[in-house]
Amino acid sequence: MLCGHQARLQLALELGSDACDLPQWRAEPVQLVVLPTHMFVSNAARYPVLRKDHQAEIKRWMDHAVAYVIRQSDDDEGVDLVDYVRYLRFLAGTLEDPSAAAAASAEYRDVLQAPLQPLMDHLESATYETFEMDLPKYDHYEHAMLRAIQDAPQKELVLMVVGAGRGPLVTRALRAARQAGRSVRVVAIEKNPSALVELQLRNAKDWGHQVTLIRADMRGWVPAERADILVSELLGSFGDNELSPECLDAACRLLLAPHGVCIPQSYSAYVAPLSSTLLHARAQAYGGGHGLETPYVVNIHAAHILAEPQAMWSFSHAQASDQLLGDNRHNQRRASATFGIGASSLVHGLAGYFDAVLYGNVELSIRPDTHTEDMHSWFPMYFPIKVILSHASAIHG
Ligand SMILES: C[S@@+](CC[C@H](N)C(=O)[O-])C[C@H]1O[C@@H](n2cnc3c(N)ncnc32)[C@H](O)[C@@H]1O
Repeated sequence: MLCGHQARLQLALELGSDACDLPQWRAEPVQLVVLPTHMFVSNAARYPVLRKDHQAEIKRWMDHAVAYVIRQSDDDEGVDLVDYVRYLRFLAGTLEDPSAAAAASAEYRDVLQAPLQPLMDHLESATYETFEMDLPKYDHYEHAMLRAIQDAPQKELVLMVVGAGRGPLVTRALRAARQAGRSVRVVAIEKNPSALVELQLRNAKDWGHQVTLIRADMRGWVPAERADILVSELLGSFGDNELSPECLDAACRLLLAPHGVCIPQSYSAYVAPLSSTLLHARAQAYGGGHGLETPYVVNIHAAHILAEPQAMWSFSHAQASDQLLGDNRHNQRRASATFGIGASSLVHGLAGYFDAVLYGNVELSIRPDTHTEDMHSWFPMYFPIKVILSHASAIHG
């Protein structure tokens, strides 16, 4: 604080015998963790080892890019420090391998990214490729589509994928239809010309020309026949910060039959106060002086989430499509929440999350407490605040 959160200032943290769980320090730019030899106890073979709670804390630090210093305590003159180093190496060897999703996301830890703008920009092939690696997400979509197809009373169904990209949801829609043993006509709508070329290739190669491909803006195309099931993946990290709900509203109005089902059916946004000197300093350095006035998509790591996330607002696409208003006023939202946090915590902004009901009880979530296992398409959002709050006992989000 005194140094104005200088990005070049880094910390050495010396642990004491009492130190057990120090999440607030993982929100600080700690580079060195100092372990005095008196923290160690001797095992049966008289080698230095750590208590279970200290082991757990050191393992937590091992998931952060810090170096270790073993400091010889006054009473430990003459001990062989190599034994301590060997023990730390042994501890590092007992760490569990990260899941495939965590390993894939590791390089994005604490990297601030501007949210995608898939309406204004045409996404690149590499971006679609990254989306397509998230198999758990598409598994959930397939499950939701299967349930919706099974529940639909019509003999023949029209299923539209809006914003189809290079077609992962189309593949899953065809699989769900096959699995349900139902006759489903699949229509894919995409505005990006390069993605459409990929869709054409896949239609010829993998889908046996079964799919009707439409190059159009979903907000303006009027179909001859409306969809019984409308499927999209237009959510941002905070739910409504990319294409939903506006693009989807228009698609529901124009493309969905009055009895039709929209997947996702609804989604909600959540926030939690966060402490992170690193993220705040990075945001400040971003965007020519206005870096603290914009949200970022971040794989948040060097941060301390100070309270449970609380719900802010929801959007639902479950109502009959012709009841939707023609303008955007119905999408305005305001919310307020009170968080009780420790008096000594610094608040550097809010972490944002979302969850979504795809269909029935098939849901997706990036909330830390309910996160869909191994899904890595969406990192949380970081909303920096200009003035860091200190000595706060409660804040309003
Ligand atoms: C987040 S990507 C999802 C792509 C694909 N469903 C997937 O899972 O890989 C959203 C897609 O919607 C398309 N899109 C955005 N706005 C659109 C609009 N108004 N009409 C049609 N497509 C749109 C984008 O070009 C992009 O391909």
